[in-house]
Amino acid sequence: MGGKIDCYVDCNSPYSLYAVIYLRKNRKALESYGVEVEFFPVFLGGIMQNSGNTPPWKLPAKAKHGQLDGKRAQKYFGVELTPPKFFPIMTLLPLRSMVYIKEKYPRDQYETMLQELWTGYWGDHLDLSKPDIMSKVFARHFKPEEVEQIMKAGTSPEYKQKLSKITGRLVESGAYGCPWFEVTNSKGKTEPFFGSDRWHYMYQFLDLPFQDIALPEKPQTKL
Ligand SMILES: N[C@@H](CCC(=O)N[C@@H](CS)C(=O)NCC(=O)O)C(=O)O
Repeated sequence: MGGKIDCYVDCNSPYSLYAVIYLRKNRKALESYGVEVEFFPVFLGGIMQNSGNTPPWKLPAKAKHGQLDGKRAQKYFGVELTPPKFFPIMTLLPLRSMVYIKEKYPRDQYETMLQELWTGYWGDHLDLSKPDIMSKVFARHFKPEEVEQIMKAGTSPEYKQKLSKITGRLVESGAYGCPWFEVTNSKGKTEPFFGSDRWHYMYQFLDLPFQDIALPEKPQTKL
């Protein structure tokens, strides 16, 4: 056993949040089998454009079904999200800032802030593409001088380049949406997975002794 799950997310994607929630919740169990989990910010707009895909909400049938399926996912993962009127936003600023935070801060602080992007955007309906708003959300978790550094990095050529490198490499490897995963098993083999609903396939690939969804038969009552 052993292995690694690399999970690529963008805060324009609610399903990315479900992946973050799920993997953080199950990390202890995964680590007990030697499976590490790592989250990477990635630019979904760039993935869509460069893979030739289009956002699901642009196709009326997918948009309609997405309303239903989105609600089901929220119920399953225990969150309530409503798309803000200004959805989607340009997520480059929050994502580039998160690349910096990932480098400079402890894992837990980085992952908590990552999750907070959805709270600010989908929960509080804050447009994180706007620097003044984004910095206020960072200010909930970081000291003023840290926020200044984070915002500086988030608009710098260095972090623009870093996010673009992650996105470009992922597209080259075949990504077309978010959440995207690169999973490496104990034999060193890596395979891609798409979606916050593919854990059973990942666990098969990782050779983990997972319990599948169990539907117990309804107990028969004697009259
Ligand atoms: N079935 C997947 C759906 C994930 C999904 O729809 N992701 C969107 C972004 S929120 C996407 O990238 N879609 C690309 C596509 O469906 O081709 C899940 O449950 O996670």
